[in-house]
Amino acid sequence: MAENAGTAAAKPALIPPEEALRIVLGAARRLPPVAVPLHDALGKVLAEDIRAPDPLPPYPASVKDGYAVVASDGPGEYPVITESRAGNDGVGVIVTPGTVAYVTTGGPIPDGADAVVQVEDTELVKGSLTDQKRVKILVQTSKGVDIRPVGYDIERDSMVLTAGERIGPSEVGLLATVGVTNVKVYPYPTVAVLSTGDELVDSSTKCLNRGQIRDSNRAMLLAAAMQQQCKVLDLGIARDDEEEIERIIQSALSSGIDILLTSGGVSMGDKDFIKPLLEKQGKVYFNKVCMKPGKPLTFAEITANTAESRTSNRILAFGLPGNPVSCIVCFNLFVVPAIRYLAGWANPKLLRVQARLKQSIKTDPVRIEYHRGIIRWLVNDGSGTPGFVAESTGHQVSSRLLSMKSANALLVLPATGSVIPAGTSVPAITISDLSASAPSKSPLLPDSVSVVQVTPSQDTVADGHQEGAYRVAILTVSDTVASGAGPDRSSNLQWSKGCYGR
Ligand SMILES: Nc1nc2c(c(=O)[nH]1)N[C@H]1C(S)=C(S)[C@@H](COP(=O)(O)OP(=O)(O)OC[C@H]3O[C@@H](n4cnc5c(N)ncnc54)[C@H](O)[C@@H]3O)O[C@H]1N2
Ligand code: MOO
Repeated sequence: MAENAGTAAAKPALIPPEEALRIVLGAARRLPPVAVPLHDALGKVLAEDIRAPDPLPPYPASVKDGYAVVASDGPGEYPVITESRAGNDGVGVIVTPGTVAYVTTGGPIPDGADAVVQVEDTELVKGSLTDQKRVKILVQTSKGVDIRPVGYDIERDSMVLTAGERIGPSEVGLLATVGVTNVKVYPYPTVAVLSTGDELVDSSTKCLNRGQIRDSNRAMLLAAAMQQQCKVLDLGIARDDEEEIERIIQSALSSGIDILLTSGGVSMGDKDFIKPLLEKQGKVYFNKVCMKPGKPLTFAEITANTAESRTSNRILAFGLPGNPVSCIVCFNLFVVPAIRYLAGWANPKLLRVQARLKQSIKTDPVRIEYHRGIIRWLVNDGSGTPGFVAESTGHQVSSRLLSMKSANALLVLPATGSVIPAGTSVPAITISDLSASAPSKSPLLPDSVSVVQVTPSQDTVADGHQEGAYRVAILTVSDTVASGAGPDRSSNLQWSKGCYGR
């Protein structure tokens, strides 16, 4: 069939994939920052600098359970004049030479004391339990030992986090420590997903009629976008009908989305309407990429007015190929970096490593191939040194979604048309958590090589995640917090399953 007029004719054909990624990232703009409660900040990029309003510890604190002493007193027997565990304990009591105070780890050091002797280096004097306790200090200590002075961990007004840093669990802890309960972050984009094709039926369809297949791309893309922390909008399946597709796309564009993903209808068929429709709505940057799979990938930028706020929204639109593998490979290589860029990531590109091929692979003579593989870190990658070894996922036709199963990397194979011998080191673009890769069914290399595999307990955890939610109970054990004398800086967060969405 003739290609739709006004698309390929006006654009350079088959641009290199690196050029395509450069164009996508060049068109992307950071989303405006929003303030979110701390429990929604995980995984997002900070859009403001955070300083500590007070020092930590805010008072000189004991490093050990033991006795606060005057160091120059030295070993000997002393009366225990107070006990300082938390909060206001020991306030107003002064440890004068010849006296000591009992302290617990993190407890405030009473005035006058200048060192702590750990309980292991002391002996409680028998019979002293009922009236005033007495203790034998068995070692000589010196000034400052086992005391964290004010601001030892965090100085007042120091910068604890800077704009652009990504918030993980430790950063959440730091924010809680400095009392930030609402934080400015870049939100993740809202992604709309539309499947197109007369042959498609919903995945719930039990019996397929002739010419029908179940729609896999929509479920896959929605899951992939959610995995990237995006909010998603399911646009369903559109028939191969120009007006129907246009109507659905129009209404999606005005609903405040940031990214539009369509699958199918971008190649050379007489009912491949996506390219001309995107052309009509906005600016098409490219409509063919010299890559395998994913050749007909189309990328456009659309400015749309949102129905509610009547403000205009810049939308990145990706016409993904219908073949399921081409679809998800393009999502990984182009949509994931775009999502990350919009969400404020400083480096939105996927991690690249080098990996040695386990088997020889024949390359395509024209297009760079993104060969689906499983990479594993071995103590000997075949060259006598540690490194990644890459195993192919098998037959690579772009309709065979099984070639994506368990794949954690896309092996970048040059377009030479020749055979790359086993053992050759090639670039591998990582597309999932490497620690989650399944153990190899066959040994990758001879017996002398040990394979890093997940333990059974890690397997259980991975399975549990797929099943759904874990319920995690968090209990803070602290007299200070319980008595209301200090804030709970660690565990008053309520995390919910998934943490999807903004
Ligand atoms: N004459 C040419 N034909 C094709 C070319 C070409 O250059 N010249 N390119 C081929 C390449 S490469 C690809 S990739 C595909 C892409 O085609 P489309 O994006 O137009 O996709 P469709 O034709 O609609 O479907 C292709 C294939 O994928 C199946 N499909 C589509 N949507 C889904 C879905 N949601 N879930 C599951 N499977 C889906 C569909 O049934 C087809 O089998 O074009 C080649 N052709
Ligand atoms: O470019 Mo297509 O994605 O090879 O099947």
